[in-house]
Amino acid sequence: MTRLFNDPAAFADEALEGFTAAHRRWVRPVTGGVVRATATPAGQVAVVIGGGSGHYPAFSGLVGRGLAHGAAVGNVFASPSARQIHSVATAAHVGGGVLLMYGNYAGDVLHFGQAAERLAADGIEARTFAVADDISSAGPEESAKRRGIAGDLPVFKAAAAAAEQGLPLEEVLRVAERAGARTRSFGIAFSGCTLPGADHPLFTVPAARMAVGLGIHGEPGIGEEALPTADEAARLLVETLLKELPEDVADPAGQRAAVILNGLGSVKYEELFVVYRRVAALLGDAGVEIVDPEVGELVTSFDMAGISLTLTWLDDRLEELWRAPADTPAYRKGALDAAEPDLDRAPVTAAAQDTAVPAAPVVPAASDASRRAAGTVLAALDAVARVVDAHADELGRIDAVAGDGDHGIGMRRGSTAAHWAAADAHGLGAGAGTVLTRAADAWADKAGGTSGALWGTILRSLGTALGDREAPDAARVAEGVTEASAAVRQLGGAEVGDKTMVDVLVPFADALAAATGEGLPLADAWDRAATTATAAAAGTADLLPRRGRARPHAEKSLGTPDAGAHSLALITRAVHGALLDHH
Ligand SMILES: Nc1ncnc2c1ncn2[C@@H]1O[C@H](COP(=O)(O)OP(=O)(O)O)[C@@H](O)[C@H]1O
Ligand SMILES: O=C(COP(=O)(O)O)[C@@H](O)CO
Repeated sequence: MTRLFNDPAAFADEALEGFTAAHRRWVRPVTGGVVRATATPAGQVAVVIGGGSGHYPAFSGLVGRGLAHGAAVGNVFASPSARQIHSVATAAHVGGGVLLMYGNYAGDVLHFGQAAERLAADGIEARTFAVADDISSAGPEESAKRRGIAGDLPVFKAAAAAAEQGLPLEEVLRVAERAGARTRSFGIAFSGCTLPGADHPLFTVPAARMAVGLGIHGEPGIGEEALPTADEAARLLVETLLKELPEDVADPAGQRAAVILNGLGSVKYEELFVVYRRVAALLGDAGVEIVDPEVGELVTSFDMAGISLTLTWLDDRLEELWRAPADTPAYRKGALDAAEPDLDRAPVTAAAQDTAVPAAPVVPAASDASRRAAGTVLAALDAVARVVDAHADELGRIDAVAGDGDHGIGMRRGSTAAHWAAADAHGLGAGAGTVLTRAADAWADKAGGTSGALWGTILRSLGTALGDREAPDAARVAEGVTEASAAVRQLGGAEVGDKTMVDVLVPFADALAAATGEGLPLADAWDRAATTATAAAAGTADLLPRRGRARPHAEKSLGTPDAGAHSLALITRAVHGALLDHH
């Protein structure tokens, strides 16, 4: 149970505020997260990590000398937005380029990728690396789809130590790739976490049972077994990891490995030590030499009861980097010289601040017809925010079946911010296109997560199609929806049948184009397409997910529609109401 919070929606921000107040020696706050409070030599590659809140010490607790130069901090279990990441990276950059590092989750991949593009557009060289160490989340033949869990730490650390040695960006990236390829994790869980404000855990495990193959967002395990003794748990973890050695490790005997026994939140240190005692013995029996083991909480999931074991198979170079000193709020190792405070730099660079300022107080010129259409757009976005708010709990429940239960929270945050931004732009006399693009930026920025990136793209595509000049007719709106559908498929890589919102967006766009092609007025055409969308969303219950958070728990999701598909269908129906009212 998460007991101490004020407004659950403010939990992540308030936790970050307290964290920075408590750790000023190491970090200073910037828009979107934190950067080192200590000076970094000019020209050093900046390693910027990040992810959702709810995993402390990942990610803000790992910022400091020898480890990350900055961390972008998202909301609870949601990736930070591209704007947040861009802001933190801009503040952390000291001329050597930026390596963005995160766990391999759809939302993180989308937002960090977009942030890298924005950094490149600013003339800052940026590369990305997603840690994918959790062997339970996909088979070896699909290892690129694996999630990142406690293996984040050794991979971040290897890259950051290489950056600290003054290596150029491409070489730091190669170190990250090598460490990632040699890092594997596997975990077990006894209960899920309870998010701030929620009254029940994201999943439960029957008494005397354990979930095998945990995720760090309350994803249930991929299997269930009888509750083990500590020694049996150690054996399961070690034997499972020894069965999946990296390609270039033929035999564990004679190898050296960095070992992390990680507690997810409510398994305490002495329990971990009881397990570690056996882990160490079993690895020793297998001929593995353990190097600088870590036993403790390094990537958590609120009060989740679970543990995971991570092995990084070391070569001489990786061992040197693993042993290198580090000084961060949550992870310290070896000895470093006295730190120089970062006195030369403004608290937040001007460029970083720019990314965070609210929408500009001026809007591009628009025709009267487009401004009138903007009124309809605003009413539609109001309807979107209302329907999402009314269904937020239901969306969370659907998402919790096989995902992380945050779909309602993220959609509520995004749609509310979009409505406010649209109202601001409309008040300034913006045309329909600008109202939509401002709403798009606000949605992506405030929601983060997969759906934040995708809804930002949907609204941006529509805004571009509608523009600020013409009165958008039914055909133009249908074209905009078709372009939004193409953009979402391009960004997320999902196709029809993967059990995502694409299963609704594509038939909705097709039905709208067909109905407007027949000459139906917009509201009638939209009505017909919304009916198609509702049926398509219901149909996703029969599909097995092939993308996103739900994929490793495919069977569990059979019989339940996809959360993002369902929310999209609800939205299309609500927008129809607004179109009728503004007819
Ligand atoms: N690659 C993808 N392309 C399109 N939609 C996706 C993709 N991955 C996930 N989704 C959609 O995103 C929804 C989840 O959104 P959200 O709750 O923000 O996810 P997360 O918590 O995983 O970031 C899913 O229900 C699905 O509809
Ligand atoms: O949850 C996280 C990001 O993943 P999403 O795909 O946005 O849900 C984060 O906690 C892990 O970095």
